[in-house]
Amino acid sequence: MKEESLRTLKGIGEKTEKLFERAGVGNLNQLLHYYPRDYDSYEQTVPLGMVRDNEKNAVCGRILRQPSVKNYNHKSVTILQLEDETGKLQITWFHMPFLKSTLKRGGSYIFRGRVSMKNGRKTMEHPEIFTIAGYDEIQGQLRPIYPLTTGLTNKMVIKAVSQLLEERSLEPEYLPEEQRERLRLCEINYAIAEIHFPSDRNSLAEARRRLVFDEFFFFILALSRLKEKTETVENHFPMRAVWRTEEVIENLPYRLTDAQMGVWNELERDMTGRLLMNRLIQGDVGSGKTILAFLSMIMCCENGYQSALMVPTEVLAVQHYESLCRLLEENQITDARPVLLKGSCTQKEKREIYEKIASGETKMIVGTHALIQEKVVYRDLALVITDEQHRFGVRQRTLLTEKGYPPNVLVMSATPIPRTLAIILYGDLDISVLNELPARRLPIKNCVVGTSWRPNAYQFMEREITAGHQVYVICPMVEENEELNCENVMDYSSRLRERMPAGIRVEPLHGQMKAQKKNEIMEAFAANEIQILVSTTVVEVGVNVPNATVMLIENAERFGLAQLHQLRGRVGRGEAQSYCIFMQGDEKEETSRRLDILNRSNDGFYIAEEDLKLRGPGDLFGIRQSGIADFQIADIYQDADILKESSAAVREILELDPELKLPQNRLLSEALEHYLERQNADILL
Ligand SMILES: Nc1ncnc2c1ncn2[C@@H]1O[C@H](COP(=O)(O)OP(=O)(O)OP(=O)(O)O)[C@@H](O)[C@H]1O
Repeated sequence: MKEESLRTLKGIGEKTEKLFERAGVGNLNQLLHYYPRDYDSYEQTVPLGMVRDNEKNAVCGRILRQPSVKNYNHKSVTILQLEDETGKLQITWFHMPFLKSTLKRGGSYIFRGRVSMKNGRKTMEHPEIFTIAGYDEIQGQLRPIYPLTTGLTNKMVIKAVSQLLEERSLEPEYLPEEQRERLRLCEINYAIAEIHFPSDRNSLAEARRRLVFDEFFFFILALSRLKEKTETVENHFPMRAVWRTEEVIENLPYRLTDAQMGVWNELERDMTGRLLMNRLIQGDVGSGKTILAFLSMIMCCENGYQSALMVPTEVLAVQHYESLCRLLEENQITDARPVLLKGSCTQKEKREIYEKIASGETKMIVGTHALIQEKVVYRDLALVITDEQHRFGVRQRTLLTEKGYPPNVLVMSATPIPRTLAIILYGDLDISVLNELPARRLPIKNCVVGTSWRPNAYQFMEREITAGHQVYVICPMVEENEELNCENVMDYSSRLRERMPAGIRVEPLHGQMKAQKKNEIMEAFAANEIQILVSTTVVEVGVNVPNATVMLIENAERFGLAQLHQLRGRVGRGEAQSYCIFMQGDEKEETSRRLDILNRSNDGFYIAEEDLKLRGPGDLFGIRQSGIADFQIADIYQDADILKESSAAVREILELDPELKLPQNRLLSEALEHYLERQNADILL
């Protein structure tokens, strides 16, 4: 079943298949592991007089009058008045005029949706509709809510998954029975079925525990094998420490922090050593990791070797390439001839770059995943630098070095995790920590505010722009989505453009734009031709525009704290005072408490710890906090205990059967293969 197409399911044609593909679901196996991001419980109905504002309510009532349909701003709105003995409620839908004839006057129905005050009147917007009997059937159930992309609805996913679970035989149980029982883990097929459609909260918790265990288990299993393969590999690129790097450090407009100096010494020692370097630099946002990457590249170049810096997005590739070129120019290093290789280069450009790489003319290559395509043949590639989510596995290393020796590897991470966990998760890497921020930085000033404060925020933004600075605004969505009540980049940027004086240029940025367009916008922002960038979280990783001093995050409740911390790290990168405004779109006490953690501290480690304390182990489906590896359901902070259990279980199995050749581990070995395939085959092995 693993690779079977979604089209083998009833009701999925070419169009729907494409929608699923955009959400990363390309075959049945991926669908099976497309877990809900949350659950909805169909609660008891409440009397109309008792509906709660800003929350989802299920209400049962009689329709007073035939619904009316009106047109506002090209939107058709269907309006309905509902009543029961305790009160009345207005209900509205957009773009659903047909409801006028479906919902009959005098009929009783159940409506379920969010209630808020609109023009002084309690209004339920865009609710689901049920007959009384229909609601009876599902009341009390936990219904999955899947992560969606534009066009893909929750109903579509539910339909596809339930068909799949009903009709196909699933996975064989691969964990040895004895181990499973000892660890009190439920059976795998039960876990998969229950994670999609839980019978109740207990079985959901049980299912989740098993799947979290498995995610960690396979990750660590793959890692352990990788470790064996790379731990003692000889370094075929003998290097000397060079004076050029000392000069570059001297010429920097700032002094390296002691932490940066310490890590730089470690890197020098590694690269001049007998064994291959495999090192992780862990440093909070803005701690200055990039310069260490550049220094390492310069050291390789001076020793006559190539180095490659691989980053997750084109925007970042362009940014790094430009600052690398600047650094080389300032220091008159002319023999490096760096190139920028990105997916959006034309064929001709790519060919020229490939030639420069293959001939050894260029010594420094910056790019996205295009760097590891088979067509790229390197010449003495001695160092590869990447981020934690795109760590190199053996297969990737082989791809990189088809005609050479394996390179030194340097991994950069801004995820703050305690050392005990880091040792498990980065088992194959030596770890360096940058635990100090550059000295002249002023701590970012934060505030958590409600949406009524928005006009003040805009005034403040204007003031900062007048003083020559720039602003990021972050929205959770790209376009309007009527099911989700939150801000989107497209509408927001048009509104803001109207609101701001003519001299202030406002532009949107999001992941669905063409790479070329994204680069243009980022470049214009970096050059202060754009003053306000309204963006999704695409700016989250690594973007560096030190002149930006304000970040306004809309619907801050929709992001994990670690993610918010990463986002906030885009400001406070220069010497000017910076500010971060967390705009809370709901009025929940719990959200305020979470956001207050960010308000109090700018320290990634502290934030991760406090967040965990606040959420506690009972919170099964909080927003996932870390982007480490590709954990779909597991959260390294919250599930730290399971992580340790998985690690111990792997150790136990491998001690007895390091190659997974014993009959009791046959299914496990196969499952490991599938895991690697699912992870795109190249994350680790
Ligand atoms: N020692 C230092 N003193 C002053 N400024 C520094 C120092 N080191 C780096 N910087 C500057 O700080 C800014 C942030 O550095 P850098 O981009 O390397 O951060 P980072 O660690 O990669 O952070 P992130 O994970 O957020 O991308 C850059 O503008 C850089 O030039």
